[in-house]
Amino acid sequence: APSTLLQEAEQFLQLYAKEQELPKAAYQDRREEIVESVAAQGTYELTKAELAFGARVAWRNSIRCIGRLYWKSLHVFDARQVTDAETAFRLLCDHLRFATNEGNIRSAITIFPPDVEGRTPLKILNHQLIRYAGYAQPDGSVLGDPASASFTRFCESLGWQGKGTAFDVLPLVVQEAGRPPVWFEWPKEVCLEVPITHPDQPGITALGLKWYAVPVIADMWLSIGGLRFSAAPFNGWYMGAEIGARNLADQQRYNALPKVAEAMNLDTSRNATLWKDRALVELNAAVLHSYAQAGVKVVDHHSAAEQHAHFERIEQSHGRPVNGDWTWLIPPVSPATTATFHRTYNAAELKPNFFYKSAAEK
Ligand code: HEM
Ligand SMILES: N=C(Nc1cccc(CNC[C@@H]2CCCN2)c1)c1cccs1
Repeated sequence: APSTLLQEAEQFLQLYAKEQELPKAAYQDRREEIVESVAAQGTYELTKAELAFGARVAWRNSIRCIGRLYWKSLHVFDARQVTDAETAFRLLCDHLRFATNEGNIRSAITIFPPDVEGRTPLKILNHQLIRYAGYAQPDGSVLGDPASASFTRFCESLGWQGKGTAFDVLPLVVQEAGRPPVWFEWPKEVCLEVPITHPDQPGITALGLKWYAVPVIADMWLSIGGLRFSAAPFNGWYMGAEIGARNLADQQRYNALPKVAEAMNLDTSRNATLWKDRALVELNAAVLHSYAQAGVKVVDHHSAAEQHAHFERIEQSHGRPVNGDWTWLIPPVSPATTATFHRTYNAAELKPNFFYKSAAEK
């Protein structure tokens, strides 16, 4: 049965008190405070320490995430007093500057006010803060990222106009409760990008591919202690395979493999030449090479899996269950050559955590 706000609040306080070793008296006092607030106002406010702990544990509980080893080092920006679009834009520019850190990427989250009686004070409508536009063409093809085609049309309906290249960065779109959505163009200096080059295949460099440095997920909601933070964008750094094996490789994304194969003079007449596999590996090598050249932090899928194995050992040593979603923890390149492939995981969903929004909640 769904638990009440008070039940979730008490459960979270017990987790917080245990892991942060809160003295019994402090726990009792805080519990009393929460009970009175929920009784009087139907909600309560997390302390800054509870908010930060909750966001970090939400990451630790994200069973599809291979990067969880660093869950304690998440930087938490408390924007719970911010309800206007302009201030939100300014703070999100600050978040991007802090996270980018000239390539030495730092994991961070900015947490805007929680929902009140089912209403979100400030909404972010982007999937990711930085993402490329997709322009549907008359012949049915898409110039840019096909995954962004509908959001691009939405931005254009608000009056935004892109340059029309395959790598136009979309604007931030935010919406104050009860008001129309507004868009903001990101200043260039908060949008670090990486040109994709290959160390010894000039044909791949000649394709003129690129990708952005910092992935910031903006369309999931954060659950802490029964509270719902619908706007809580978070960033880490990329695992190279996300870019090289999905974003640039998927047929329904940039579909670069045939072009990479041609650049490598591969025999693409038959599957059995494994031309797609050879092109895939070289594209992923190019991504890792390019990010290293640009001094932008990225992790290869082998190292990421080893880091997750280290995370698993630490969790076990603390007597915590190691939950995971195997289908997402294995990388899309050479999965069976990485550590996560050769073990099983319990796909339990604990709270605090991050969740998808339904279509209605977007
Ligand atoms: C620090 C470096 C990080 C790396 C390398 C990393 C890596 C990944 C990768 C590769 C995925 C699968 C994404 C996909 O296949 O589309 C993922 C999923 C996820 N990560 Fe991480 N991550 C990192 C940090 C973070 C942080 C800071 C958070 C939140 C505070 C986070 C929360 C999540 C969540 C919620 C998912 C599942 C998303 C979904 O279900 O669509 N990760 N991560
Ligand atoms: N490296 C990252 N990758 C990542 C993490 C969570 C979610 C996503 C986007 N996943 C959605 C896509 C689209 C379908 C399958 N994957 C990427 C991070 C993004 C934000 C923090 S870490």
